Amino acid sequence: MNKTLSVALCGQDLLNHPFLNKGLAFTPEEREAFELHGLLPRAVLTLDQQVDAALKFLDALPSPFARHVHLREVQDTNETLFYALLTRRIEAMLPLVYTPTVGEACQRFSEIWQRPRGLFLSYPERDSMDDVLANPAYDDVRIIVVTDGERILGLGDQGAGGMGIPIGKLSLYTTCAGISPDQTLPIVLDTGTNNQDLLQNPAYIGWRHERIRGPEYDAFIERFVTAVQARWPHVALHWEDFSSANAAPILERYRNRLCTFNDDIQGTAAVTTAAILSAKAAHDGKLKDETIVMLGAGSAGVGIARLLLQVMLDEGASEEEALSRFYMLDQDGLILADRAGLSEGQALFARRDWKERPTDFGTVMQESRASILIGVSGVKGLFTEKIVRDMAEHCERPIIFPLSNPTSHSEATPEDIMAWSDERALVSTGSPFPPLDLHGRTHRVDQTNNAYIFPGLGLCLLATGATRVTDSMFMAAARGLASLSPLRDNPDGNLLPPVTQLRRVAFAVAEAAARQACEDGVCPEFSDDELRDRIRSIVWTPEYDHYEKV
Ligand SMILES: NC(=O)C1=CN([C@@H]2O[C@H](COP(=O)(O)OP(=O)(O)OC[C@H]3O[C@@H](n4cnc5c(N)ncnc54)[C@H](O)[C@@H]3O)[C@@H](O)[C@H]2O)C=CC1
Ligand SMILES: CC(=O)C(=O)O
Ligand SMILES: [Mg+2]
Repeated sequence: MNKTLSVALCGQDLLNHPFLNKGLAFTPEEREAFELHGLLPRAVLTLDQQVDAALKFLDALPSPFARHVHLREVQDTNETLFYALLTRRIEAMLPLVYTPTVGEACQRFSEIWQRPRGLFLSYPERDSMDDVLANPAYDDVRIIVVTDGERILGLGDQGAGGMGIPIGKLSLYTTCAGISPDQTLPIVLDTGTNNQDLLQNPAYIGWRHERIRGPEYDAFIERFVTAVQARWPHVALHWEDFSSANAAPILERYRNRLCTFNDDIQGTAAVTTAAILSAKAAHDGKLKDETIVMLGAGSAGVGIARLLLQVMLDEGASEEEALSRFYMLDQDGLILADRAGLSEGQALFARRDWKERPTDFGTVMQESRASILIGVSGVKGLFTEKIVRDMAEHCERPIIFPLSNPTSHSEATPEDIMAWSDERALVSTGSPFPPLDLHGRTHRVDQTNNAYIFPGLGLCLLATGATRVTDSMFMAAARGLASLSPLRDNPDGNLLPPVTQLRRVAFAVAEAAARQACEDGVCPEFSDDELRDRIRSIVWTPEYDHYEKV
């Protein structure tokens, strides 16, 4: 037993409360005190026994999707059991609650929605937003993940079904960083959808309307942020899976107003930078000597490029030298400075020196002689055999990261990249892939996913009470993660620690980012010991408390 908790609910109300429910683990004394006799079968199980039974049931289910649906049922009925499962079997559970399966869950969210979890704030009901947030059930909320569902992984517009993503992200905050589930709140801003399949689906759970745009959309976002700030002045607000047209502008508008960050832009940048720093450190190289092709110029592409640019500047390169190392492409080819309609981030990386040459990916790869290739296009198969073979011809250890999610949208499989590069490439993907057989040895495929960053960053924000999230906190998080790279001690090691170590990773990221937050003056000054204590004191573990009647 963990500790004793005073509980006011009893009977069915207690069993229907996912954070308090223990199912068959209520003791005989608790069954007596809380009027549970007759509502539960007679057996009393331990949490361990419940975990074993749930694992057996999950194993027997026919598909990852079926397992996802069952896990969500467990989450909605008994959160302690859900997190015990995730914590003890993280490697098996992560692909079920997160990428890739969460992608299918979002696509089929209208089929699987059963119980309320989180908030659907829809545009037509915008006048009641304050009242909805005022519900006392949300008094303890410290961290919010919000999406409008327009760019869910590489799967495009999923409308209100995008809710699967905030739910999944927040379950990682709890599993990896120990943030108590009752301090988390997933939110969908339902501003309509342009997904015709959803609009024509009679069972669609969201607002059946094309997406609102322009001033109406901006005013809705403003209303949301104002309502959030009024309700929880110290909340950490995490933006997820917005379209590139909205993601960066929203971040710029609010980053100096409250404690907020965009995970696709900043979290992705930090994990990718960590993986690349690990590769460079192992070979005593400097990033400023590399040439980087970024395939995809949206939230993730621009975010990653900006942080890598900062690494080069920190290494002593001039801005001009550093920028000359980047080639950024989108679906229309290489981004050139004279192209109309560039975002601020794209304009920074746009090439001025690419005259009268084709701008397609193949030509850019050949002429740039890139040594680092990062895929954040959301499009399957763009890293072709020719692209990889050409790269491996001029580069001893090409760094090739197909980071698009879910698995089915990866720019290439690790197996193909290794075959085409004579097993010389340093490969890392966004979604999980099976291990490789390299030189007769099994080699784990690194998952360069922002899940290595945001849980620790959230822990840092809660522990320090930081009022803002600075770019240098993400750089510190990246360096903190890189310091755990297995490649430091073993030349055949991986770039990143395995997902089984995500809790250790979250603590390291939290400490590094928290130290930087102190340095940046966005939180009070704390000693290293104080920071460690504050971080550790937050952690919630999935164990049953003993209940006594209020
Ligand atoms: N591994 C990770 O942690 C993360 C992975 N991602 C993945 O990265 C992908 C992109 O995410 P965002 O940047 O947020 O999306 P976005 O929509 O902001 O940007 C996508 C970019 O890809 C470009 N693109 C589309 N088709 C292309 C083609 N055929 N060739 C070259 N470029 C093409 C688009 O023009 C756009 O610039 C998604 O699949 C997402 O799942 C995103 C965030 C984190
Ligand atoms: C991992 C993530 O945030 C994405 O694919 O959008
Ligand atoms: Mg995302």
